[in-house]
Amino acid sequence: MMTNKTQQDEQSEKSVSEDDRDVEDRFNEAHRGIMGLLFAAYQLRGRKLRAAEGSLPLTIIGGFLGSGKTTLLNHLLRSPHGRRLAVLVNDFGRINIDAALVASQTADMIQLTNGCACCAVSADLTNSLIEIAERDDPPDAIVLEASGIADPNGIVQVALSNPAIRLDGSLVVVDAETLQDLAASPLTGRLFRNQISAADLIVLSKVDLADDLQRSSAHHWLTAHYPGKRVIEAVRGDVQTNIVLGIETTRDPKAATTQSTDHVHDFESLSFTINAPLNRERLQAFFDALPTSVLRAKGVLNLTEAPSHRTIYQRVGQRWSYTEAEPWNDERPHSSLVLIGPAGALDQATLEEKLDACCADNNT
Ligand SMILES: Nc1nc2c(ncn2[C@@H]2O[C@H](COP(=O)(O)OP(=O)(O)OP(=O)(O)O)[C@@H](O)[C@H]2O)c(=O)[nH]1
Repeated sequence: MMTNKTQQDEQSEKSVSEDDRDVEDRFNEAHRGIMGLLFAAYQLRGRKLRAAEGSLPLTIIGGFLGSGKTTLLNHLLRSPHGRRLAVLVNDFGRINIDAALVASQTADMIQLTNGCACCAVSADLTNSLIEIAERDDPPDAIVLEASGIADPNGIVQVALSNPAIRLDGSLVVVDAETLQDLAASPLTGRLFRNQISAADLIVLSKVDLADDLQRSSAHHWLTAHYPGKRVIEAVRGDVQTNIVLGIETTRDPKAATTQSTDHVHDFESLSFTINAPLNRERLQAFFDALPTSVLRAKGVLNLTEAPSHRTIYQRVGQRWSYTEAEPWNDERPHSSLVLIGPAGALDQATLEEKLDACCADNNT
């Protein structure tokens, strides 16, 4: 005899499978944690770290995609703070530093006139940190901008396997405009909340864009979910340097490592390079037609309407902007665009075809 499933049956099936997933998640986390530490220990073998034990304070800047991490980092680099920082970023191309501050630049390092240096940390954070600790003249502090889909607990775990490093603290940048949507979405909610709980300090960004209601409900939500956590507001990353570099965490960072979860597989990032100049009107129609599930888009564009310089395109949620940037000078103009959305939601070939149709010389 066929029976209909009751709501209760469905709920209990669901909670069983969620429990299974939690167990699996925890197993994977533990496995990744152990493998990460073994790998770090292997890399450290025989290396001579010049920096003394615990002498390199590390500050982590975390926060969801597009929340304003790079903006805050740029503000920090431009502010006089008298410290020589080693800055580690995922997305080297977008570190947009005043030309006047740049002393020299190579493919993977920007040396600044104030003694700071920015390096790209791609796959191997352990090795980047070892290289810093091995320098003859180690920096005063390290600042790391996490990827927007990273869980900072995992980063802390890797960083602290290097004996020269101590965690000064981690801050999370939270976009006041998108907070409620990100917290409520089944795709982003868990990661978003993990990022906040991993942080010592919450920087509520873009308060200039949020209306009064969004702003007060953002504070209300943060206080209700993270009582006791310090929250400061920021406009374009204008947080005082002594706050960013003086978090002085009182939490036991090792205690947090068990909560780290890998969300990389929940999201997909597609990259495009287009050599022919793009027509701005057609491109805007392309952007308008993108699925609303696209969480982040950013690009350095070569537009027919502005052939001499780069145009930066930024999209976070439904808000977008074009900004004029540096001239192309000797570099051959081209466009690069990155779109980030839920895994499986975007199709590279279809989008490539649509982007080709945005080229000014394409009349199809
Ligand atoms: N109006 C306003 N815009 C901001 C503020 N902070 C950041 N933005 C803008 O938000 C967009 C994303 O900022 P980013 O600093 O690139 O964000 P991100 O967190 O580094 O982004 P990902 O690296 O892609 O995760 C850019 O267009 C910034 O100019 C702010 O306080 N006010």
